[in-house]
Amino acid sequence: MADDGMLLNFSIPDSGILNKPSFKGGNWKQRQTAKKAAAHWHTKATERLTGVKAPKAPPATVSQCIRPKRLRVSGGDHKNSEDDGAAAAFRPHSDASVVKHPAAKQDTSKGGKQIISSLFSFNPTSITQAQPTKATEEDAPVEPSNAPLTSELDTFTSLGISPTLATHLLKKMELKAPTAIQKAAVAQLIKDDSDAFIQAETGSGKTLAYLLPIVQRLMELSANMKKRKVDESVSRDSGLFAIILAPTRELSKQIANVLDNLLRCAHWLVATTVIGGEKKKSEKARLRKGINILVATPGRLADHLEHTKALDVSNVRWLVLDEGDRLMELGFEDEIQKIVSNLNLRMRAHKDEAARIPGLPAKRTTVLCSATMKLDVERLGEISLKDAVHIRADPADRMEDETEKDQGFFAPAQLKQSFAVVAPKLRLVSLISFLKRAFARKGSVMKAIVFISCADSVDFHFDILTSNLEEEVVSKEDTKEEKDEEVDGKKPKKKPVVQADPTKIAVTHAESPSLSPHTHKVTTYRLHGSLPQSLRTSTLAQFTKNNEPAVLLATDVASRGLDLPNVDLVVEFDPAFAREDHLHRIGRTARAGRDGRACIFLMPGCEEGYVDILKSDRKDGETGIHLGRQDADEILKKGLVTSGVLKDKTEYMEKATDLQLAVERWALASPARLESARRAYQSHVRAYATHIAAERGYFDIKQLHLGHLAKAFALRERPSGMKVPGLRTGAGRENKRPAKIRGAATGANKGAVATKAALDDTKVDDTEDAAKMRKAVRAREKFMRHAGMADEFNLG
Ligand SMILES: Nc1ncnc2c1ncn2[C@@H]1O[C@H](COP(=O)(O)OP(=O)(O)OP(=O)(O)O)[C@@H](O)[C@H]1O
Repeated sequence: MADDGMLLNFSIPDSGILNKPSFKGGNWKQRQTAKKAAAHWHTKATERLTGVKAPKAPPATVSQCIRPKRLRVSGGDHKNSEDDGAAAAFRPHSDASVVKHPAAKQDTSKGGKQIISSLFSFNPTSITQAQPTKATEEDAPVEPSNAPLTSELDTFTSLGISPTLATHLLKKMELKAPTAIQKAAVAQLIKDDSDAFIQAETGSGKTLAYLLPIVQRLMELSANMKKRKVDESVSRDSGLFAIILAPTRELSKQIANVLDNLLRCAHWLVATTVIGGEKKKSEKARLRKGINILVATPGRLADHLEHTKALDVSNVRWLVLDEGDRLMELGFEDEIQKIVSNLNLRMRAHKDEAARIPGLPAKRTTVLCSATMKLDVERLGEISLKDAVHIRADPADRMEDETEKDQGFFAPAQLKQSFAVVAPKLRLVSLISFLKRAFARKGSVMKAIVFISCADSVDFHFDILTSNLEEEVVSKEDTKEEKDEEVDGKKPKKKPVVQADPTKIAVTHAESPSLSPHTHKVTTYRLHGSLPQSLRTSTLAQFTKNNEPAVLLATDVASRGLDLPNVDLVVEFDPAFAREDHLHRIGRTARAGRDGRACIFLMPGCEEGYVDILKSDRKDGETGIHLGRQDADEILKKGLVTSGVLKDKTEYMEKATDLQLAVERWALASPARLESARRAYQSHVRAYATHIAAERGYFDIKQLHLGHLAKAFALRERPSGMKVPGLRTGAGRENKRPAKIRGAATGANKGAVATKAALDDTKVDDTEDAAKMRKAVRAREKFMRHAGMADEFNLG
């Protein structure tokens, strides 16, 4: 971010950067002519440098130039000073109210102009009509699609799980019955050594679907050894039998936790993780002590296979590739290829030795888990699987053709989805209102996740939500009062100190005054890939442990596989870059048969077409049953008019405007805050350009109203004044990528070019070659996008 951040701050002083020469010698007339010529040259040169045309006549005030009706804002107050300002400002769809703010002086010197426009004027109107939702549709009970099975016949023991393990599942892990995917996978993997491809929706219990058969088989192995008295039983020295690969450290840790819980009933089996983030020396020491099951990230495992002699993989009989599509997207193909070849080689070399463990299968079973069955997963299958059995929750589900393959991933049936149509200017106030409303009653929503496209934007929204915006306003007014009091000879009261800088990165959670009602407090958390690993881990742990209402602002780092308990609501404040990511995000709620709600914010216009994607989320094709719609006005009324009764029609507009002004004042309070808002805005715009080509029709950057959007980042400048440079993938991230990705990151610039080329591709002739080129550019762009995003994930 550093490079672009500097560009953002780049400003030309009013006086210009070119020194005017002094003129000596010649007669008066000659000196005047020379001065005029130099002045002309100076103006032109400054225009070229700044890109701003010099005004012909002395400039009128901004207000004179733009609109007759305006609201004058002074200091922390926003009282109108001309005509019926308040009414004009809050009048819906009236002329824009534009003023020159006193603070604009300071900023104009930096090359930008400050504009305070009304929130409710010139907003784009929705292109679709709100359909009234029938109460019956809303309340109609829906059979959960990922819940544990309810038939008495469907028990863990009926699948071949031993009574010891089944009792442990029931008594210690409170799991009574298997889910549909567990039923299918456990039955298959216990009886058969064929490779398998497990595909099931989010929150359906895939982790236990592959862990249970492995633990069961190892417990059987141990029992067999005891019976035959070959050895006492399986112990940590007996060998490494299973490896589970996951794309990120967070996921690996989560899998390791579930495994640890399972192994409490088979304490002689030992599991560990090698996922990086700690010294390799300590990982080596653990491997040397001996282990039976290993959870690893591919990079770290490949490294140990090469350099750690103590890691003997000749007995590995189960290899699981979890989140297969993500493993491929993050570019782990080479590592996985290496790992598979290494396992094959060592297994063949030590075939006879393995015979000393009776009951150890002759061949290795490889299990690939993925939500989708796309081309890259097929490729992973080619690398790792042989004659694999396809395991799905519902055996009746068949994927007939290519098109269906892409569509074979659905949201849980019980998940209630809605969309909010919100104009760009209203986005920030609408988000705050939406969350305020969600947390208004204790217990209605305990935990929510808000997905935001990039790390900078997460930081900015975290600061806004954890600031006391009301205090911000009060303290400014108080400063004035304090001065008055001093003049009267009275001692000023002690006022609360307002923090004027963005929150330190080490702070990842804080109370949210603007979301907390009087009855209880709401805590806001943040999570993104630019946070150090230890902080990410502790933040997730704290969010998980918190039994009070809490909201997590996160990038897609929290979208895959994470199992955070009691998440009732997912808000996609920025839509996902691809449908799959959207399904993973909303899948953080409505897990294992529980209820859940998800809402996506869309802007009026082409984004509304995304509703078609939301409709395709349902497997049964019963579109629209749970697809509620809300408009910004409704969100603001419900969230901001807490009495529930509107005094007049514009009351909510007044409150929204107050809120917006408070947020803008917050940003103006310090250069660091303003910088953070600008950075967030800039990264957001860049991230917007990285939607996959197939969905770019819905998220067309050319349709994005940059000026209106700036308001949602508390900015009063026009974007042109901010000098937003060219698009770049992987926006908002510091250049702290792992070495493997750093190479690719050089290509992130190429990715930017690719993105730009792809955006401009409407200009390309529609010949076959042009089509091929576009395809190649998009494929590369996709890769680079993921490379740029790689630091969102902690790669081992
Ligand atoms: N048989 C079961 N009964 C009740 N709850 C279960 C059962 N199996 C798993 N769960 C719970 O369901 C939740 C989701 O499990 P898991 O994380 O394995 O889902 P997943 O299918 O891997 O989801 P994702 O695709 O999002 O990664 C976990 O909290 C887990 O404890």
